[in-house]
Amino acid sequence: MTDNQCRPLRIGAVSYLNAKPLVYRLAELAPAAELKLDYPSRLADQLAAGELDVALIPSIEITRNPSCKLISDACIASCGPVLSVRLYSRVHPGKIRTLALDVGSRTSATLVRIFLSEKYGVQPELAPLPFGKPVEASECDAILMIGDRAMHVPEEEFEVVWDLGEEWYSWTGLPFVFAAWAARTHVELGELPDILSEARNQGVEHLAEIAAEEAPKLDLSPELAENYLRNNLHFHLGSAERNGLRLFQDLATYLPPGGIDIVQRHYVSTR
Ligand SMILES: C=C(O[C@@H]1C=C(C(=O)O)C=C[C@H]1O)C(=O)O
Repeated sequence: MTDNQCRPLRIGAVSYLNAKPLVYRLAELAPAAELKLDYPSRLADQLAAGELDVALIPSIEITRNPSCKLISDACIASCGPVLSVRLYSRVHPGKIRTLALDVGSRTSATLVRIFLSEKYGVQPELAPLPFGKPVEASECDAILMIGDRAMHVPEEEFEVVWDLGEEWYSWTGLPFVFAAWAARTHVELGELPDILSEARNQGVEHLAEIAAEEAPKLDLSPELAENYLRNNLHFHLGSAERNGLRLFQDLATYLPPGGIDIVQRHYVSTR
C-alpha cells in the first residue's frame, strides 16, 4: 500500500532564486502533481509531517529523517563561493558567543556550527533570525543568512564575512550540497525521479531567461542573477557531491544535539 494511491503527488520546492532552475517547467512535466513553494526549513517539516510527498529539502534533513529518502540527481550545490549563504560576524570567529541562524535554513545552520566548533572550538548560544528581518535586526555577535535576502550586501561593516560555500571548498576540496529532492519512503513515485532530472536539464538550458524573469522581483540585476545561477551554483548530484554530502553529514554528528532545532521548529511552525 502506498501513501498516495488516490490523490495527486504533493511536491514542495524552495521558493528562492537558487531553486528556479529545478522547477522550471516542472508543472508542465508533471501536470498531475500539486506544486507549492516555501522556505527550505518549512518544506522539511511538512515532508516529515506527511503534508508533502516529495520536497526539495535541506540536505541535512535527509539523514535526520528516517521516513525520507533521496530520490534524484538534481540538487542545489556549489563548488566554491555560493554567494547566498553568508555569516556576518561582529567579532573574530573564535570570540562568537551568540549566533543568530536564519530560520529558513537547516543545512547552512548546521554547517556554520561545524566550522565554529571544528576550527575555533566555539559552540555559541543560538538564536533565530526571523523571516523578513535584516542582519541589523539581530544583536548577536554573528548572523547566518541564506537565500534571496542574503544576496543583498548589508550596510553595516562586519569584522568577518564568510561565504559558506567558499569556506567549505577551501577546507575540504569538495562541493557542498545545500538541498536535494527527497520523498517519503512509502510514496509511489512513478516517473518522478526522471521528470525531476528533465526539469533540471531544461532549467539549466534556460538560465538567462530565468534570471531575467526573477531578478527584478528580487531587486537584483539580471547579470548578477544569471552569474549566480550559472557560476556559483550547480544542480547535478554526482559522486563528488555525494562525497561532500557524506562528509558534511558525518561532521554534523559531532555537534551537540538540540539547541536550535527546538527553538527553530517551534518558531518556523508558529509563524
Ligand atoms: C544556496 C542556498 O541553498 C539553500 C540552503 C538551505 C539551508 O541552508 O538549509 C536549504 C535550501 C537551499 O535552497 C541558499 O539558500 O542560499
